[in-house]
Amino acid sequence: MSKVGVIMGSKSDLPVMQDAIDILKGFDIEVEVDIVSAHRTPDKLFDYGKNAHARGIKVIVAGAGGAAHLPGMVASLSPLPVIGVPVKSSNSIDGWDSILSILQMPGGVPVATVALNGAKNAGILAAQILGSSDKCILDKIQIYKEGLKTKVIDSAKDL
Ligand SMILES: Nc1c(C(=O)O)ncn1[C@@H]1O[C@H](COP(=O)(O)O)[C@@H](O)[C@H]1O
Repeated sequence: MSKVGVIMGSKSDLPVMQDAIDILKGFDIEVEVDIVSAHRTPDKLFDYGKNAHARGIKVIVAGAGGAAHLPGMVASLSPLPVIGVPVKSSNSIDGWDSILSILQMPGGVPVATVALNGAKNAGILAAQILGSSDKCILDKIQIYKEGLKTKVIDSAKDL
């Protein structure tokens, strides 16, 4: 079964990253969650980046705040697509430090960066990547999108 790896630089990122975990589980996608820090656990980062694909992980969602090197470093080590979530951590410069660290990757090492604290969209994007080769997941995404549409149409009924 296809898995998504959700990693974050610190447990303090979990309240934000939980949105990615929840939406993926809502699509019945297996999620492997871990704390990996380029700064604090560099050996673990190297091991994770080099071996995640061999464990059946197909997409990595990586969230970090501040000087957020985790998503870019894991993208440098792994052949898998990496989706970066800039996290607005408590001592951040309004989140811009994290956004720019993740967004401004050099050519050849992409990180698909979502909005600040945009873990839910990161989870949906990871599901869509899996869905491009898995009809069962694709069907669930179509149902999810139909639900979004219905909500907007219904919300306009009692204006
Ligand atoms: N940006 C990174 C990395 C990294 O990129 O390797 N490791 C931890 N951190 C970030 O530091 C912030 C504060 O962490 P603590 O709350 O543990 O002090 C978190 O948002 C984390 O993602």
